[in-house]
Amino acid sequence: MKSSSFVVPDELDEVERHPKAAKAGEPVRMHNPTCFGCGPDSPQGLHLVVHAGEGFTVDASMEVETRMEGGPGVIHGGILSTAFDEVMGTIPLLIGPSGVTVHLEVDYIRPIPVGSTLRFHGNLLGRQRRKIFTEAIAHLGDPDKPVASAHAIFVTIDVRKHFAEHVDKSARAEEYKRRMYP
Ligand SMILES: CCCCCCCC/C=C\CCCCCCCC(=O)SCCNC(=O)CCNC(=O)[C@H](O)C(C)(C)COP(=O)(O)OP(=O)(O)OC[C@H]1O[C@@H](n2cnc3c(N)ncnc32)[C@H](O)[C@@H]1OP(=O)(O)O
Repeated sequence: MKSSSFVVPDELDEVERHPKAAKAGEPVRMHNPTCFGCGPDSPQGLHLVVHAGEGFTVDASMEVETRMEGGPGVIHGGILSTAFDEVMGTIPLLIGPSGVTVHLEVDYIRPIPVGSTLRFHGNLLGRQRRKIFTEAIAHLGDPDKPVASAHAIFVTIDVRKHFAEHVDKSARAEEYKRRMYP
């Protein structure tokens, strides 16, 4: 899809699907039950379930609820970008390492009405060192007529180091401190 500024480098590393990654049709493992994007225990969250597809792809769908309204009768652009972040954020898990978003861009193509079912399809564009380049589209039933598209870069992290300073503020601080920093 057309993007205003996103460039994938020519020199990319080889990638392989991780042997323990979700298989096609399976949900990608949840990373945090209180995550705003996918956590079932996030009270206001999007509760997205992302499924692995063939190759390095993922799929998800989301009911566009009244609480997500931005302009009258249509989804808020920030909610859509959150959903894209979550969907594309699962792609690094297909090749192994956890990654955090360093860059996210969204092209809004058509207004997306409240009450619709939005479908997402995400795809790996490549990996270069710690950077993982991804893209996704959102559509209302016909993947050939996307209503939005997105591109993102995730950078792989050492999960324990990355969250060490912040884990105290988690809704599940005690559990994470026990599991991650025994
Ligand atoms: C037991 C359970 C535990 C659970 C834990 C789960 C973990 C998650 C797992 C699964 C997720 C599933 C779905 C989630 C979806 C949502 C994800 C989000 O919303 S994440 C929140 C927002 N993002 C941040 O808060 C990052 C903030 N940024 C940083 O912390 C740093 O920038 C960091 C650590 C990512 C990188 O910093 P450096 O110091 O380690 O490394 P440097 O050298 O700066 O960057 C590495 C490479 O990346 C490039 N880079 C960095 N920023 C870039 C940018 N904005 N654009 C392009 N390239 C960039 C650099 O040029 C460098 O590239 P070269 O290898 O040298 O080529």
